[in-house]
Amino acid sequence: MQLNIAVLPGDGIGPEITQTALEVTKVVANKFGHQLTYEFGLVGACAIDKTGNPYPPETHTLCMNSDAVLFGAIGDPRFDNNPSAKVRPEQGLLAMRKQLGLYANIRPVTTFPSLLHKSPLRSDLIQDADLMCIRELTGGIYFGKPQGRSEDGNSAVDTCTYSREEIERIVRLAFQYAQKRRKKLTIVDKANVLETSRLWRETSQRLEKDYPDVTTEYMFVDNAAMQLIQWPKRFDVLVTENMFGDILTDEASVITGSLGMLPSASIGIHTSVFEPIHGSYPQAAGKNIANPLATILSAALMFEYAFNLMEEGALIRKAVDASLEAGYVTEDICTNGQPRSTSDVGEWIVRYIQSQTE
Ligand SMILES: NC(=O)C1=CN([C@@H]2O[C@H](COP(=O)(O)OP(=O)(O)OC[C@H]3O[C@@H](n4cnc5c(N)ncnc54)[C@H](O)[C@@H]3O)[C@@H](O)[C@H]2O)C=CC1
Ligand SMILES: CC(C)CC(=O)C(=O)O
Ligand SMILES: [Mg+2]
Repeated sequence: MQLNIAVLPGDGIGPEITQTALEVTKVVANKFGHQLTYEFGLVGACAIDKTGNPYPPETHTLCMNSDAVLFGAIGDPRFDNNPSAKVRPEQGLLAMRKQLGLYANIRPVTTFPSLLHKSPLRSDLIQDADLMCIRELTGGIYFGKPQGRSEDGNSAVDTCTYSREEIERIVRLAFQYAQKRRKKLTIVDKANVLETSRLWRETSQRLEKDYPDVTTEYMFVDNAAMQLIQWPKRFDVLVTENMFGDILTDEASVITGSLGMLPSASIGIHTSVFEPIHGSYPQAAGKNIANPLATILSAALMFEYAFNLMEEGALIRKAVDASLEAGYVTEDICTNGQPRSTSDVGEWIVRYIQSQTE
């Protein structure tokens, strides 16, 4: 099969983790006889530095012409520490999501037996936790207008907007995921306070009748934040709006043991993007210490979701499991022995994949 991917490393640890995941992608493609072509594009602070635009038109064209996009992370302290900067790396990520129509961000949260001890949560509470967070990705407060400051600079406004169509699209997808899993859907909102959440609840309630095999529950986001770490096994599929999903999934990474472990698939209209859920972790940039597994597992999702190549995805997961069991891991998940570098973990996984016979 011909696999034509765009690689957008971005900023901070982005280049290190994407390069590592790309090496894994290459070895898997090679092993299964696929023709892999890839081309790099600019996004984020590095794109601002080179072009003045965090999501240049050339990058958009590259993504549109690819079958899938492998994305690292964006963000730079130069902008984080300068609230008055008008052009910001995050605008590049948001523009990419909007222009590619990536309305659904699928964030699976699972546990690994060899990492149970890395979570501050009790092992018996998290063992076998397996939930699928579905985050709406192109609406809500990250995109709503008006946004900005008053003339005197002393007040600011952000706007949360959702249409019935946007809600229906993502909630139907979540119902369909629930049908393929344990048939339980938790719809997270703040309908006791927010009008957008009440529209979410009203729209979702109407959809329930189309999915009678799914047990649906509604939960306020503050309660969900608590239950997620108190009793994660109660969740199967969880669907929510953009900002709630952003926050809850960073929290959910505590179940797995590190933010460096959670992958995601952003799917939608024009192409799909595979990206770790974490950011550019600037403190680790250039040090070759960041955990590459969230990005490598995102590459597994790319094989499965974008190319429907399930065996290829499964082999990557098997290799990741093996590296965890061997304790060949980066410092964020290392307890015994020597922490390994980003590239060493990637090379271990590449060798493991090469060593597997069909
Ligand atoms: N999708 C994206 O590109 C995202 C970009 N950002 C941007 O990233 C920059 C840094 O934001 P932060 O809030 O510090 O979030 P972050 O996700 O970059 O890092 C938070 C903490 O998580 C841990 N961590 C994250 N990734 C890791 C990895 N691969 N291996 C090991 N540990 C890891 C580190 O302890 C780190 O201090 C900002 O500019 C922010 O806007 C933040 C989130 C998502
Ligand atoms: C940097 C933000 C725009 C997004 C974010 O935190 C995320 O997608 O996880
Ligand atoms: Mg986030």
